[in-house]
Amino acid sequence: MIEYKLALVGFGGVNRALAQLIAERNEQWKTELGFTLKIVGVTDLFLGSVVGREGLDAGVLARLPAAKGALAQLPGGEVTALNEAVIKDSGADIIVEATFTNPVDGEPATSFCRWALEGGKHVVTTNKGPIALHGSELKALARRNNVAFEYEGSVMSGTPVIRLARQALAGSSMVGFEGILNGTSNFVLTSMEGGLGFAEAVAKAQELGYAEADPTADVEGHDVRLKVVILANELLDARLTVNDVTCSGISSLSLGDIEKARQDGARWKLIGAAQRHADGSVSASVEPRLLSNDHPLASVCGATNAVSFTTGLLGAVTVSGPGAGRTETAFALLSDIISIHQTRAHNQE
Ligand SMILES: NC(=O)c1ccc[n+]([C@@H]2O[C@H](COP(=O)([O-])OP(=O)(O)OC[C@H]3O[C@@H](n4cnc5c(N)ncnc54)[C@H](O)[C@@H]3O)[C@@H](O)[C@H]2O)c1
Ligand SMILES: N[C@@H](CCO)C(=O)O
Repeated sequence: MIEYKLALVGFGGVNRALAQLIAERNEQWKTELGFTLKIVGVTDLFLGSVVGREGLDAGVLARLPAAKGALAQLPGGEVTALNEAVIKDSGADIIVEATFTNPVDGEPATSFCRWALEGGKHVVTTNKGPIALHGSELKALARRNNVAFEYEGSVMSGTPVIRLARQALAGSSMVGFEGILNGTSNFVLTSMEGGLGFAEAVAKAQELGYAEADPTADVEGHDVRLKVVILANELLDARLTVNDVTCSGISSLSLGDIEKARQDGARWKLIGAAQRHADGSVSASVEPRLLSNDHPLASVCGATNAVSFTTGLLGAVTVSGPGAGRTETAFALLSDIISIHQTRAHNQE
């Protein structure tokens, strides 16, 4: 039986949910997926770090109190986050990177990915910074070291979008996309339609694990801008940087604006979009748009996201599903590990 050894870098909502899934489902995965997962290291800025080469108890990790230095309670644990040692020396095959998204320079997560890839370890990540800001460098580094760099959860959480579009829509002559790509802001807009104030709705999204560490990134559109860059570069063969994407968020929308839209048979949605033009150039934007109720994206509510791809051969192809959430995003990490496993099996045929 194949067993992959994981080191978890960042142990917040998403990686803790992954530990919980491993605790509950490892036996089932043995028959269903043909592999099991063993956690050999965890490191987190707030919780400290621990290495257990023989395997750490995933259930114990999932139940760990959210207290400063809590990983030091475990045998071999430390109060400090020994990130470099855990990434390089815990004996992991796969580094599971889920630290804060830094929308400015992608650090320190980009360095964590570099250390792992240079050391011949696969990387799976839900962090948008390294891909949007340093994607081509990291992909090249992965290729040179013959390892995988997978990031399905960076766009629309556990809903399959990147791999689905890259594989199943290859050859469809994709020329653009538009979508609701941020769970927090869509949750806030839906909550405001129900009469909740902006600040209360943001606080609820934080409580539910949807929001970024700094929710300004969600409501001002910066998170969607990173996702637009990731999708455009991946699927439209664009070479966009964040500065190429015009960006405005939803913070200026009042309860009055939302009520007025309702009376007019419309809804405000934060839309991320990109379009390839006849001369080959790609333009992209993030902005609140007033959609009439019969628009396909108008009925997408709460933390649900949706993206509609414009293709030459099929017309519009729309994918909808969870856009945020701890377990939903942990599932994306599992899907990346399954992809690594399938590539390994394919290479051995
Ligand atoms: N929660 C979601 O719905 C969701 C969905 C898709 C993508 N993401 C992305 O996944 C990542 C993790 O999300 P989350 O909800 O678990 O966030 P979180 O804030 O709950 O957890 C992040 C953890 O990373 C740790 N951390 C931060 N900087 C670190 C560093 N330098 N070294 C070690 N640890 C560090 C923090 O202490 C924290 O415990 C983020 O990049 C987020 O943008 C989250
Ligand atoms: N904060 C992000 C997480 C998913 O990337 C959102 O709300 O969509």
